[in-house]
Amino acid sequence: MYVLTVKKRFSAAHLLNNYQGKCANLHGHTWLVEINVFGSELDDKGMLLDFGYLKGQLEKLVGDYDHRYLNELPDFHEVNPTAENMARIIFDKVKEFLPKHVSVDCVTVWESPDASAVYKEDK
Ligand SMILES: Nc1nc2c(c(=O)[nH]1)N=C([C@H](O)[C@H](O)COP(=O)(O)OP(=O)(O)OP(=O)(O)O)CN2
Ligand SMILES: [Zn+2]
Repeated sequence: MYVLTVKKRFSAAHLLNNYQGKCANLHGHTWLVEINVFGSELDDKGMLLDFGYLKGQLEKLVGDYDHRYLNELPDFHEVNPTAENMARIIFDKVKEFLPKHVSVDCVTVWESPDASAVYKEDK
């Protein structure tokens, strides 16, 4: 089994609804998104999947969030833009761009160097 990890940072603003505290006010973070994928078959180049492909796809995903006000984006119309919700939404999008021999293990979203949320599917 091989596990690949790629990461991408972006900046965006948000506020939390139904929240008592400072995060109910508009504020920003430099977010970090990490995706972990796995599989057992290597291609004739010795790769599970080219890092360039993975990074390119992740850049497209976070590009939709970069320098935006997250609450006004369709992904967060129904749910708060928390690290947990973002990790799950990105997990579902990653599944769509992976080839059949590669699976997504988890997505981690860091709101700051000290706080992150991981989304994994229940086994
Ligand atoms: N489980 C979660 N808790 C919180 C989330 C979240 O996404 N999931 N988000 C927030 C806010 O976005 C807030 O901006 C971050 O809160 P917090 O880390 O408490 O605040 P700071 O970044 O300012 O860090 P300090 O340690 O207070 O300096 C809140 N909770
Ligand atoms: Zn915040």
